[in-house]
Amino acid sequence: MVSTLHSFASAADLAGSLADKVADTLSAAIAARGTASIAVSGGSTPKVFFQALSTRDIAWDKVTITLVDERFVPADNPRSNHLLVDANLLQNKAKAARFLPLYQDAASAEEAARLATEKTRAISSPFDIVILGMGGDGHTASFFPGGSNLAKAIDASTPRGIITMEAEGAGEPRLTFTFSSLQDAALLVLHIEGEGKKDVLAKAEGSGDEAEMPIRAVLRRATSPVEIYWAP
Ligand SMILES: O=C(O)[C@H](O)[C@@H](O)[C@H](O)[C@H](O)COP(=O)(O)O
Repeated sequence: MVSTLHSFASAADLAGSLADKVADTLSAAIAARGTASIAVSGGSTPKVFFQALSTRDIAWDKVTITLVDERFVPADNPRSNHLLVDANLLQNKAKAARFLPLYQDAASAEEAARLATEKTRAISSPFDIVILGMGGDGHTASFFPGGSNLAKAIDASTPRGIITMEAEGAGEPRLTFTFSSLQDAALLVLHIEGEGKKDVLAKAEGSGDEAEMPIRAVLRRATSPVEIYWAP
């Protein structure tokens, strides 16, 4: 699929521009359907963008926010992506949005994935917006190289929903939406920052297996164009 690189002079400039694009896209979805949905990534990159988006004046009470992936930890754990979203996005005007967590208080990650799939089914598909990040190893969402369920996660025929992932670089067991759940978002964004991530992207855009750099599944096979937002 086609990807477009949007480069910015600073992280702050990127955050403002992406927040405007996301707010406009959410508002258009609300105008068309009465509701809107967005799945965001965790990690360290999105914090400034979340803070900018939280101030945008849109009908947040019509918006459902969820996560692209989550560590199998409760929301009071410092590693939780829910905690990151709660502290930086579900603030200011965006406090009015509905948030659907992936973490479930279940006996196993597998049971949590089953429950999360059930609970997020209420979100109409495709997502209006998906914001992906990328790790230095070329993972996105929790599609990690060598991941326990990687082949299933990036197989386009795997049903929409949430599956578990365990991998050396992942820390705790992960809960992740599948590629099929994310790849046809109306607005599909890859948000990366730093020269190092730009080098990783260049390698991912080259030849090589998707299993080696799973972001390649998105860059090569996503139905939606990939809007890459980058700042130094
Ligand atoms: O749970 C997570 O960590 C994210 O969903 C993950 O896919 C993230 O986007 C990348 O690991 C990049 O993380 P950084 O932004 O911290 O580099």
